[in-house]
Amino acid sequence: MSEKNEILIVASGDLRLSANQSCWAAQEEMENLLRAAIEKQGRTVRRAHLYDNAKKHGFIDSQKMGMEVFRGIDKKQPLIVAESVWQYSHHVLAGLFTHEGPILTVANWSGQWPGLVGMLNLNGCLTKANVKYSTLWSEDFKDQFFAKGLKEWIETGTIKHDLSHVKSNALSAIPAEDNQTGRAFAARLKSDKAIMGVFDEGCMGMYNAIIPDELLHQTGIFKERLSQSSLYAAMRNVSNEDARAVLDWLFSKGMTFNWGSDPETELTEEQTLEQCKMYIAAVRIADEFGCDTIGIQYQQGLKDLTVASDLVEGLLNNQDRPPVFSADGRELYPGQALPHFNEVDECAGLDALLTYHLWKELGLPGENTLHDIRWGENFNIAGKDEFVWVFLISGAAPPAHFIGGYKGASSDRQPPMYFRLGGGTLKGISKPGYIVWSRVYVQDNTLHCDLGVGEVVSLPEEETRRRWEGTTQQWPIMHAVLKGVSRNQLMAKHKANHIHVVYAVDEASAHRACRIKAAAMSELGLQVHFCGDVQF
Ligand SMILES: C[C@H](O)[C@@H](O)[C@@H](O)C(=O)CO
Repeated sequence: MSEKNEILIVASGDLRLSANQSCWAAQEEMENLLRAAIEKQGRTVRRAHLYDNAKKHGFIDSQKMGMEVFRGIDKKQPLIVAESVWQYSHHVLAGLFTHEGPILTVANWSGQWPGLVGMLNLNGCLTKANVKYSTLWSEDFKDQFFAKGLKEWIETGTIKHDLSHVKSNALSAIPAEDNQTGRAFAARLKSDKAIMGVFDEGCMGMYNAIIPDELLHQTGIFKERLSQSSLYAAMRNVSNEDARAVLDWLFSKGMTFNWGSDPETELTEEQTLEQCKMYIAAVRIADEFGCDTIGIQYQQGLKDLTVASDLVEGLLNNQDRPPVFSADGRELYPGQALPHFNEVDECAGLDALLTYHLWKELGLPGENTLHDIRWGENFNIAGKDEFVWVFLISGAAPPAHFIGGYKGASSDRQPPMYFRLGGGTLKGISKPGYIVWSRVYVQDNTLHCDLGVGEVVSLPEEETRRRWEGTTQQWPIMHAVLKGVSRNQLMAKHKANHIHVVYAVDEASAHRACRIKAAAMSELGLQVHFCGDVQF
């Protein structure tokens, strides 16, 4: 029987034992702070599942375990999902789906592990699943913002955040010419139709990243369901010479590969060459099926067979990339990027495809990518305190985004706790400039898109290093300032772990392109929400 005063805590984790073990200490520390904060407000706390001595961690590490845990829970009790690590949302989604008491998702404001990323993914999943929840985050669980939010949740079962930065009905205010440009482009896309190649749908429990076919079809995009087994088979048909030619091309562009000799912990030349084979195989399959965009899941399945897909993904997203030829000698997608959506995040795939072609039509650089919303802190820029986000993705961004392009790009071994078989990243520091940011998501069984304007800033070398050391230094980084959107506003509104970014050429072109992109998204049938300062 549950006590009247009691709040339950559950913690969803990774599927990979190594990740759960490495991250457990941070989770324990966070839960202790959270527990103290709750007790301070006169409530008691009980973990709904215990530390497992054999596994050496206390996370829910599968859907099966999650269902088991929730079978033992009083459905009406208030429940907190506490996250300080990257987690697979489907571990707890089933239980939360039928939970009747108030639900709160909480993450610690730390970059050490992707806990904020994990919580944002869960929020996106709960939103898509139409499960009511509230959400909070804190650096030390003693701050005013957190204490106030927690009190509100305990007393009322819900939290109202400040969303005054969101303008959901502003499309009618944009200039007629921008509206016309965006709509004409999207009408063509919709009528011509496009193919989204999905190499094994559903990555790491990211239910939010799957667009139901019925919704996607209305945009003119149709899925081609591809298998990572075919990708692996096709890799075996790529010759060593062809793989070597890709690597030579990258060397000729000045890219660095941080190779060592121990494949268990270091990147090796063999791993990179295998990635070059994957790059060629992916382009050949995309061509065979006529794909306009592709996504490779990698996690589940491919991770047990071969090296990471990240180098491949970053190259595909870059217009200037190593040429790939078909068996009969045709160059495939010559002079073009083949937009790739990391972790088969189909919401990002839709965005990537639309943005790449729209930007080209507008005469702007089309390379775009998603990043994780990993963390962030204030930094003084030209005498002004700005909140600078750490946008970081687990392996690849297009070299066109980096300071120095390919010369500024390097490949580091993926961390062994996530990527046992290694493979390198495509890493660099994103160049300063204006960007349009966005996120497509599913809410109320409808496609939505949040979008706004941002600026990538240049930080001193030691600050970049500090931010990398405080997160994952093998991964590409972007120092982003979002215009007119505070840290808490983004966290409260965002419905995904990922955020999409594309450069404009200056501030005015970023605002114009943002308006046109909104009109295009609207023409495809998405509900558009301008966030922050977008000039009309
Ligand atoms: C390696 C990790 O699992 C990452 O894939 C994770 O942090 C993400 O990037 C989630 O978007």
